[in-house]
Amino acid sequence: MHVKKLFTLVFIQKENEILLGLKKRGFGMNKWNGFGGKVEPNETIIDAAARELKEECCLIVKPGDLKNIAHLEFTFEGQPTLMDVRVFSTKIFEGTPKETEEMKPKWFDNDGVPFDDMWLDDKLWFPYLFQGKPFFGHFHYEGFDKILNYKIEEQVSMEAFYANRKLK
Ligand SMILES: Nc1nc2c([nH]c(=O)n2[C@H]2C[C@H](O)[C@@H](COP(=O)(O)OP(=O)(O)OP(=O)(O)O)O2)c(=O)[nH]1
Repeated sequence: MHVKKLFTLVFIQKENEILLGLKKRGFGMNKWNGFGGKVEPNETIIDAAARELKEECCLIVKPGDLKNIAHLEFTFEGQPTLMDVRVFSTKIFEGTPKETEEMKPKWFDNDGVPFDDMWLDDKLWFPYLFQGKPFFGHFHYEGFDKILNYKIEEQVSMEAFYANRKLK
């Protein structure tokens, strides 16, 4: 049995660009990533996503403008934790990205994403993100630098994915 922990991950996009942040501390330090973190007790997932985005790069989004585009799961060999990551994207935001204690934001062209300085799995699923295809991904790591096995499954919609999951 795994112990599930819930996280958010938000990608801010323009027509051909994506905003990433260089994580300055903690888990995933020195990697470029979207913005997100743990969901607090008594907080909805989507409110947590908007809160973390604001805390990490000072951009404001209306929770209703965040589109759930993926569900990621991460497990680690020999560890009981299952990281359950709800992924959102939007092109609608207010403000200018600002560096914070946690993240240094930067816009990248879609064809210039720095995969060598990101989590290993990201290069496997960013094509779905860029093509706007909803998906589920599970990645089983040994340590943080080796993927032992994984699956990525395109979904008809995330609503259908969660409805189907509840039935199981
Ligand atoms: N792109 C990508 N993101 C990942 C992977 N694994 C993983 O945890 N993440 C994301 C999910 C979360 O947004 C973030 C981890 O959350 P965090 O530890 O920064 O959470 P937090 O801000 O609440 O933590 P804290 O430092 O405040 O305690 O990293 C991965 O393999 N690829």
